[in-house]
Amino acid sequence: MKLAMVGFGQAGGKIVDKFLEYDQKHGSGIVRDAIAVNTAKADLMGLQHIPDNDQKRVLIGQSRVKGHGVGADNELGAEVAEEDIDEIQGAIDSVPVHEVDAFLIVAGLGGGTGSGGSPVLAKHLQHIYTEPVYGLGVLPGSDEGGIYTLNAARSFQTFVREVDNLLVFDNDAWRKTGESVQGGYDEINEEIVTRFGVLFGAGEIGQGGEVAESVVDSSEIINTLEGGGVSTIGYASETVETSSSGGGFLSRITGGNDTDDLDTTHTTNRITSLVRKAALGRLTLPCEIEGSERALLVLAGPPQHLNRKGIERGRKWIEEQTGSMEVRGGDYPITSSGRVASVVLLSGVTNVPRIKELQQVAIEAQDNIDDIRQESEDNLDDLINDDEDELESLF
Ligand SMILES: Nc1nc2c(ncn2[C@@H]2O[C@H](COP(=O)(O)OP(=O)(O)OP(=O)(O)O)[C@@H](O)[C@H]2O)c(=O)[nH]1
Repeated sequence: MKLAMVGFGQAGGKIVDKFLEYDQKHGSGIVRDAIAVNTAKADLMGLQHIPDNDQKRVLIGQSRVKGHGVGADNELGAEVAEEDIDEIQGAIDSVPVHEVDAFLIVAGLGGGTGSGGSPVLAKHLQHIYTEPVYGLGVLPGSDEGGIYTLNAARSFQTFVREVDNLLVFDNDAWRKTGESVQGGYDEINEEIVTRFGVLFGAGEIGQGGEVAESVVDSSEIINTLEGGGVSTIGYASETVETSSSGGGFLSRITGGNDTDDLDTTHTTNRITSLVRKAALGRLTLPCEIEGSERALLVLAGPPQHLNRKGIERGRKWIEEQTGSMEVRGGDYPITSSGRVASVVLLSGVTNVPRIKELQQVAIEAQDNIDDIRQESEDNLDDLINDDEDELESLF
């Protein structure tokens, strides 16, 4: 599946940069074009793979914030995006939109620029283009503080409304203790691009790729995401023997040539176990999978390690677990890979305790901010005015 990616804000830019790196490394061809938009000049300068020119790195809000970012004020982020939407559109004009299957806007929802700007851009793109517009929204860690949570809760609500589907990644679920923030983000970003890379890469097979038993087409990804709402992704992988000479691992250790059946059983069992691990393990947004509206299962890896039976069983198992009758499945053969990976996209999830918790903390933060603002206005009033109001201000 070919995407036009827009990284909005620092996190968005870094993740899109990482997608380009992934694409170059794996030759997956999913990033047809990439643009970074930011209010902070330094963040744009720190990117490595997005071409360094005004068409691909767009600095907005210069008259308002002079290239220094919006300082986690997402209302300002939204205003600036609206004011400078023509500059962003100028960059989008350089994208060969007729060659892309969809737009993907990537942003951290806890800050100001990406959090406020992404929903504005999504609305704009929906208005102009017929291609689907997806969001990849990153939720902040719960230790980042009230203002980030409040930003994320407000942006999440708006972003979901403006995109065709919001794919969510929760930093909180992926936080590792004892790591520097930067080192932690590098690893997390790696996790993000691996999951989304396998998913979107699946729909890109065909140009010089392997002939799959039941290949996943980009239309299957689009149909799974169609209908809107929120999505999450599960992933699990296992190293496999890559030798393609005759039988597989089992036939070698048993020394026989007539163990094809055993091999098939082994391959099938591995696939079903990987599907369970992916769906029941850590999701990009942890949630209850029961009640998911639609799902897509992708099995990636060397073709001799993929089989229709395993995928069919995995697909049926997801149907049982989610209660959905709209579960698609297919394979993504990658001859050179030393791993078999299972990606489960769950679309239209609604039982997400993390979002309810985020909203609760956000409401508390909002009330607290209002109280403190009111209190400090009263206190300042007390400080600058004399008790009897005998003094008069100058003008
Ligand atoms: N996964 C991931 N999350 C990040 C990364 N950098 C920041 N974040 C998250 O994204 C949120 C928003 O941060 P930024 O992207 O820096 O904010 P911004 O959109 O540039 O907005 P301002 O800096 O306020 O102008 C943070 O609260 C973090 O939760 C990153 O490299 N990877």
